[in-house]
Amino acid sequence: MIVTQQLAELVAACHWIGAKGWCPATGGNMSVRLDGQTCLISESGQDKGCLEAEHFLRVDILSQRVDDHRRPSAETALHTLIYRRDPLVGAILHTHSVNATVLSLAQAGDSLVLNGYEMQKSLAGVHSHLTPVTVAIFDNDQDIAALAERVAARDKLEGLRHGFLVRGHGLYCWGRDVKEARRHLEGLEFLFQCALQRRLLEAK
Ligand SMILES: CSCCC(=O)C(=O)COP(=O)(O)O
Ligand SMILES: [Zn+2]
Repeated sequence: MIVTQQLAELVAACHWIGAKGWCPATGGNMSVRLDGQTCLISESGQDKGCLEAEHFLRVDILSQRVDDHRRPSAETALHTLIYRRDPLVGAILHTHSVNATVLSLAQAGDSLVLNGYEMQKSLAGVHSHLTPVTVAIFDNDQDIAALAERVAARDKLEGLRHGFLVRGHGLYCWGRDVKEARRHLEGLEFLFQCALQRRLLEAK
């Protein structure tokens, strides 16, 4: 029953993301954990703003095996990595917003630091606008397995929290359930917009 409810919430989140314009064309992918071994991941190539429950495929978290003639997301390896590294992650949202795409290109180096914003408190475990939030940035790669290896290596060193950016590509974020993943997505998107607007003002 809980799984059915989580899937219904994920479908609703996909429609909300679509309405926000954060998954244009066929961009983005979304998933929800079923148990310790399996998750449901969106079918590759679909318009993610129009997904329904039947567009999610059951994937083995360890082997990435799928019992279906359809293809799960081309970025499945990133979802399964995130589920493997933290058993408390219950849902993952990957989006292609303009702000995440532009900011990840404009920001030099491998991190974006957000500080001084009350909305940092939309992220689990952050209780003050003075607690800096560091969002890791990874260079994009068409080899998703290679990208997943870089993400795993950095996670081992620093511990990734809430989400990360892929340069010129988009945002991955997660939560213990769909509701929390959605809150993290909305909070991070708000913070990205603030960071970008500030840069534009300061450039004048
Ligand atoms: C124009 S979308 C390019 C692929 C991508 O980055 C993405 O998020 C969607 O891929 P999927 O296989 O999950 O549809
Ligand atoms: Zn993508």
